[in-house]
Amino acid sequence: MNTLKIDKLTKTYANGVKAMQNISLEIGNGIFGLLGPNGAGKSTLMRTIAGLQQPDSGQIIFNGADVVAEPVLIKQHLGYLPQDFGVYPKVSAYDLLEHLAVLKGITSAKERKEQILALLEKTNLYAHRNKAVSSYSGGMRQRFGVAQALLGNPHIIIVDEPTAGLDPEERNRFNNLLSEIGEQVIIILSTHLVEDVHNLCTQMAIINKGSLLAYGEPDTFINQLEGRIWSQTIDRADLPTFREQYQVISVQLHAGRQSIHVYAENEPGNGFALRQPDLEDVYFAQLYHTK
Ligand SMILES: Nc1ncnc2c1ncn2[C@@H]1O[C@H](COP(=O)(O)OP(=O)(O)OP(=O)(O)O)[C@@H](O)[C@H]1O
Repeated sequence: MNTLKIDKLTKTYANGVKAMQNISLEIGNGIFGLLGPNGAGKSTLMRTIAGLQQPDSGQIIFNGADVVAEPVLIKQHLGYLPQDFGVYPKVSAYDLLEHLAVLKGITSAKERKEQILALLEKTNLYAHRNKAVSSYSGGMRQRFGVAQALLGNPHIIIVDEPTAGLDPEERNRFNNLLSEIGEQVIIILSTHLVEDVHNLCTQMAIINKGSLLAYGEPDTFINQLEGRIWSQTIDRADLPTFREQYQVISVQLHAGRQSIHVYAENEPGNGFALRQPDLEDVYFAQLYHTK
């Protein structure tokens, strides 16, 4: 079992933005979901874990080793799939993996070949191994991203919004791949997609404005909202009035009309019906429900 212990991390950028404020988490094997709106601080946290930037204060202990003091101790065991993988050169997937494997320090040519072929198989790219990565579809590029992240058999894998821009079938395929890998290692998945977190993650955290709002099991959060989420469909013009009277946590379009979800510990009356909470309600309640 791998363990990652994050203790009281803080980071304020030179422009005054507080991107991490006292973040503490404990993460074990499995897929850990990191949810938060744009600018919440997800990428800052992940880059810090990956040893690509230093926090102002706080500790990161990976399998007992202090990786803020010595980032190399996590880099050896880390696979990273950044939000934007950057340039896709006109070289074949096989050759690019070979190049990256050398950079990762896999010195034996035989071992490189075995790993690369196994990873191409695993990510379903074997048949396309001799095609240029630049000619790949979005889904294939993301799976290539996973293949390169898995080089060197990492114990911790960080993936930053991996399914952005993928169609539903590609996203499904990608998620299945992550879920298969997640049994043996720590995967930290940053995403805007609440549904992906519900489908994939055993543990999750919600962060906003650099602060940790909640952290635990998705189903536990959902159970805590049982009996407290109410909904109804309203006319658009009435929304401001509802916002004044209730703790509106989300507004969604439903068949062209607006469906609102409100948080209330007692039955609000006025046409509201109790609804079975889902993880999206958890997310919005954490972000917008004033406790
Ligand atoms: N190098 C930097 N210098 C100054 N401010 C920064 C820097 N990097 C990020 N920020 C700011 O810090 C905050 C957190 O950014 P971060 O990229 O960590 O958020 P995020 O949750 O990953 O957002 P997104 O989902 O948009 O990638 C934002 O307000 C961002 O503008």
